Amino acid sequence: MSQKFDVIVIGAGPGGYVAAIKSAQLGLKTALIEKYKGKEGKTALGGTCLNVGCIPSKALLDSSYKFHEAHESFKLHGISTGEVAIDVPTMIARKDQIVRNLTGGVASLIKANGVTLFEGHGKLLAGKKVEVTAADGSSQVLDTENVILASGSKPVEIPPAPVDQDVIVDSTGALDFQNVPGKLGVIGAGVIGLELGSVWARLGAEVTVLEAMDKFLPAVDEQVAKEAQKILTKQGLKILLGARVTGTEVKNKQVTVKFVDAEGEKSQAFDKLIVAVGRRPVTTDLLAADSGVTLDERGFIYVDDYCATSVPGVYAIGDVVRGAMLAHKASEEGVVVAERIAGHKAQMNYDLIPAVIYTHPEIAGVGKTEQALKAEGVAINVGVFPFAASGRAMAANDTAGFVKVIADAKTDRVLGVHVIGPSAAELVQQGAIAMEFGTSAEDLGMMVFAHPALSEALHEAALAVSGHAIHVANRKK
Ligand SMILES: NC(=O)c1ccc[n+]([C@@H]2O[C@H](COP(=O)([O-])OP(=O)(O)OC[C@H]3O[C@@H](n4cnc5c(N)ncnc54)[C@H](O)[C@@H]3O)[C@@H](O)[C@H]2O)c1
Repeated sequence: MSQKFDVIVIGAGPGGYVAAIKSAQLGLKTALIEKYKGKEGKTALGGTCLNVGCIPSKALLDSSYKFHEAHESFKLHGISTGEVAIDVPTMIARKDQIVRNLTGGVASLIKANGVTLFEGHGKLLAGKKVEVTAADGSSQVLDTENVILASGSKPVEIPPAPVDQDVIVDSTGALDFQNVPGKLGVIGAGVIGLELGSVWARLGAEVTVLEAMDKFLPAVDEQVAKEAQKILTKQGLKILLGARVTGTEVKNKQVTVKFVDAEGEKSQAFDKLIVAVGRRPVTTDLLAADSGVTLDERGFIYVDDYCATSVPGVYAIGDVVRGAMLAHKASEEGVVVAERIAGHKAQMNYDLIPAVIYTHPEIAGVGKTEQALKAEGVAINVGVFPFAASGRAMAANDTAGFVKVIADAKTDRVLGVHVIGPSAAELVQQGAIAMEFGTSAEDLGMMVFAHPALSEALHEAALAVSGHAIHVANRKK
């Protein structure tokens, strides 16, 4: 006899596992289906984010930054060391241990919340039935009232640079290099290209980033993107814009990359090449032909503003649907859908999803950029405060970048907070919290911020919106 659930979630990434936990907390009989096997060959929960994305990349970013600091900045503090060296396999093993701890933690949470885990491939059949096929090929069909599809995304592959996970790698392969490549090529100056390029550049690789577009980080506030390009270039990343890769040739563990830029055809040889040109939704063998769920023209599962698909009782969340491919967006969609299934009137605010690039300094933003607001014809006031004027940043020897607050010129309501600098992710979140409550720049300016703290830069940028910053000369209006 088939089992019957209230909710079945397909995919245990930050969208799916959160949706499953929330559903169970709301008293719904919940199942979670996952097929991914970790390095030890066992089912690993947490999806791309925990296994081969957000978390392992941050582990390597932190290790490589410590190496960089020991190498470059310790002497400034009067600290002398012997020769500083990096043991890459140890760094990778530490990263793997963090992944094991976190994926194991998710498994414990799933169990503690009474969610039934099915290990295998989930597929939506007609009539809201779900088929689970285990690794040994055996399958069963489960009955449910509701289904949440959370199958995630995978790296885009491009014909001129086929990934072999040896010389030409994707974002997963780039987390497992066993030594520092002498020359590293990166295709794509997006989030992944810049984060992974930074890791290996800090450890000594000569990194060249080939970006097809003429503009650097077009989705980021232009002033921030300009500063980021300047800082990252100074750090040694060679960023070639308007460079379209046309072919690659792998020979003797080296790859020659052919590309075209404004000057014509060129080629460059690398020891490793990372392909980071975006991600695409995973829907392979997810939907039976008669499931009733439809895809949009870009291959994402079609959903409405509340993540409902075209089939009543079937929802989809995270990277497999429209919107930013961000773990925190997926998780919140998971919570909202679980709440709606339980009969609550939940919704989420898609206008205030923070985005962060974990380079050093971090690049982060929430709300609208200056260029987007100008394009919409919205009159704005802008306040900027540089970390070079922050005592806390100076003490930490971390003064690159600034905080930027954008407010509506008529109402003073804050419409965007953009930061490049130390702890940008945390500072932008402070902006997001205030914006969620409809803050004005004046409101932020009237609050007391601890001194000395990096968040004073947010305070001062908010004051600068009306020309009243204290610790920097205000622009004449
Ligand atoms: N910190 C984070 O939040 C984080 C970290 C990693 C990934 N992600 C998400 O994962 C997704 C994928 O990241 P990503 O960096 O791969 O994609 P991306 O879309 O951020 O950047 C890809 C870049 O590759 C360029 N490109 C595409 N084809 C090219 C070609 N043939 N030659 C040269 N350049 C080319 C694009 O113009 C673009 O700038 C994104 O949606 C991102 O938001 C987020």
